[in-house]
Amino acid sequence: MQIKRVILHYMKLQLKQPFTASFGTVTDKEFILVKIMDENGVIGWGESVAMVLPWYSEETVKGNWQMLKEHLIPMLIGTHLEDPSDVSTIFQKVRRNNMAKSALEGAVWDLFAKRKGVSLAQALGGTKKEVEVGISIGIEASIPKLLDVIHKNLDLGYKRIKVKIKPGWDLAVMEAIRNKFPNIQLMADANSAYTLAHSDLLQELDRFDLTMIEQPLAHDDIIDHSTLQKKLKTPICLDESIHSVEDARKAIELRSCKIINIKIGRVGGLTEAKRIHDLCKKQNVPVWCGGMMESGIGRAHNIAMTTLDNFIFPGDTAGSKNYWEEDIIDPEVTPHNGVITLLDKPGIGYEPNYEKIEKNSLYSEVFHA
Ligand SMILES: O=C(O)CCC(=O)c1ccccc1C(=O)O
Ligand SMILES: [Mg+2]
Repeated sequence: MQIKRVILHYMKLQLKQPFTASFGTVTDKEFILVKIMDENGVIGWGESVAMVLPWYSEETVKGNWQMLKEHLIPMLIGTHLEDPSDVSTIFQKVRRNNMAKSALEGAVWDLFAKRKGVSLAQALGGTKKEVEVGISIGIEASIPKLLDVIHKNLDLGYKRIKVKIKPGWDLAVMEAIRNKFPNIQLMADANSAYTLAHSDLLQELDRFDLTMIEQPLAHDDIIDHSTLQKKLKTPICLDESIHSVEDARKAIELRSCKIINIKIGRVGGLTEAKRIHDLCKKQNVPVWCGGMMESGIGRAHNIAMTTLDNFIFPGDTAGSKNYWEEDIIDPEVTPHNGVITLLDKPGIGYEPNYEKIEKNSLYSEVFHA
């Protein structure tokens, strides 16, 4: 197979409500959609999860655009591919830029599955026919407001509640949640807002029976997390620190975490995501699929990946309606009672809606072989 044509769309979708984490507030979602075509006219879709500001990782939407245009697209276009995993080999000599690589690689996986006439989940070796999902809830204006948002989402059937924490929005918040909802599956995500100096405070979180605490310490750390994990009963889950299967191997060896959040974009694509999944399975480390507030395209990739059997905890892949008035795929992603049923169709399964893509695209660029 050969990629003959690549189209990039610079997209902007308004979030239904602003989302706040320890790193800041996001009100609109800008992202790159990637559409590719092979020599037979088969089409594949991918999405970059880089953010406008480099708050979560060093990558940005415009940085990804430049990286795709100047480097990655020229390396891929016209190159003979046997298998989607060839893409990560081709991109190996480019350091990092994982979200940019993943946007293109994900489109190749979709296209490859469509050529074979199988779903992306099947192409990846996933076995589940449905996946459980939870929801990630941002920092709210007040505790009563947060409790209200949690209540609404439990009513919608989400299987697990994740709340964002930061210094000053932590113990009292978790206490209030546990008082009101003693039995829910609950976790906290700090997005690197703490240091080892907060060890005593973080130890107090053990009282709330959290499924895990996600990335409490620095975004590039696996040493201090190892020190902290020894002091905590609550399992640590690493998000920001894991960019590759090698990072995962080292974190497991150092016992820096007991759980890993796999994000396709952060690790450079589905091939590397699957490698991390497989390593963790061998080491008895459960994983789950995080989210980057993806549009329907990225959401569909997450759903397919979550069908691999070591995705043990519900993912952050909430329904389209949690984020957008209108998603850009048909049908929209709609969990029922916190469960998403896989579509039995080739590739990502969900159909990109061209009209809605055009409407929300600020500009586009076409690349030919
Ligand atoms: O709903 C989602 O897609 C997940 C939201 C979320 O938690 C998040 C959103 C943007 C950047 C990082 C994170 C995170 O998981 O840390
Ligand atoms: Mg996180």
